[in-house]
Amino acid sequence: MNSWHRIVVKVGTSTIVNRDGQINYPVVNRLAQTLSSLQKSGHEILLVTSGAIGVALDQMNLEKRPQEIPQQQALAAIGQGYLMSLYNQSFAFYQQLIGQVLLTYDVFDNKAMLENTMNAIEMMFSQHIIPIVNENDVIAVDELDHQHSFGDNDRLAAIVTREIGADGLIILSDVDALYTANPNIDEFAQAIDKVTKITDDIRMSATGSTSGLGTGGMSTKLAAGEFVMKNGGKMVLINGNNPALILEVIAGKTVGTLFQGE
Ligand SMILES: Nc1ncnc2c1ncn2[C@@H]1O[C@H](COP(=O)(O)OP(=O)(O)O)[C@@H](O)[C@H]1O
Ligand SMILES: N[C@@H](CCC(=O)OP(=O)(O)O)C(=O)O
Repeated sequence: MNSWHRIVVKVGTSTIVNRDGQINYPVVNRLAQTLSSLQKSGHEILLVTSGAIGVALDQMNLEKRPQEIPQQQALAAIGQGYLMSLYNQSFAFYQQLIGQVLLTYDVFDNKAMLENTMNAIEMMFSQHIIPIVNENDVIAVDELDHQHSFGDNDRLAAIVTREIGADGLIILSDVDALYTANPNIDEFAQAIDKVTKITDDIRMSATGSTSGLGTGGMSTKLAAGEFVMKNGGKMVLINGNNPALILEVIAGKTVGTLFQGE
């Protein structure tokens, strides 16, 4: 089934913030335009966004992410508000309402919290509002210490995709596709159109982030793809620099890398 009615879109720090560390305002605006037009044409859209810390680094004129967890948490607190103000401004231009949902992983292990969260998200869908999800970094240390490969927004987006019964997940990053090797390091790396199974070869091709701002690199995206496929869904990885590519994905065109079981 190639329907894309209920869609989770995940955008990485590497898309929200340029390589030189500055907030990429045009891309946030183009993303808001694309998602608003999809919502208006009857799709149900949920956006998982990274970038709270990346945005705060720019606000605070810091060149790189500090190592200390409390400093990262403070940055997340500063940046999350600003990130939402960017989205509010951009979506408002397209007359699209949004709602902020901050999650921690324990929500998925707690029946009552999960039910409350899902009720709120379903209510937003029924009111044509786009929920915007990020991990609640201020209280979720597991993500920020990078010790747990599952504690990242790629994985969070994959879990949300399953929990809300979405048709698929679209991941926006700073690469055009999954490559046979990190394309920023290996000039001979080839883009891969379709993955039906995460093999050892594919796993070995994926390394961490070299952008300096993103956290998980390709490894966490593969883990997300594997999770989505195991749950019978599909995931597409595309370049976030051109959010209009989302429309091509939904139209069934071959763009980026499709992760879908056979
Ligand atoms: N096989 C691969 N194909 C594509 N990108 C790869 C691969 N292996 C590692 N990468 C790295 O993953 C990065 C994207 O991950 P990341 O920086 O965490 O982005 P995001 O902020 O979008 O989550 C790319 O910029 C690239 O450096
Ligand atoms: N929650 C963090 C993002 C963590 C994360 O997974 O980042 P990325 O690898 O850019 O998707 C933030 O908002 O800064």
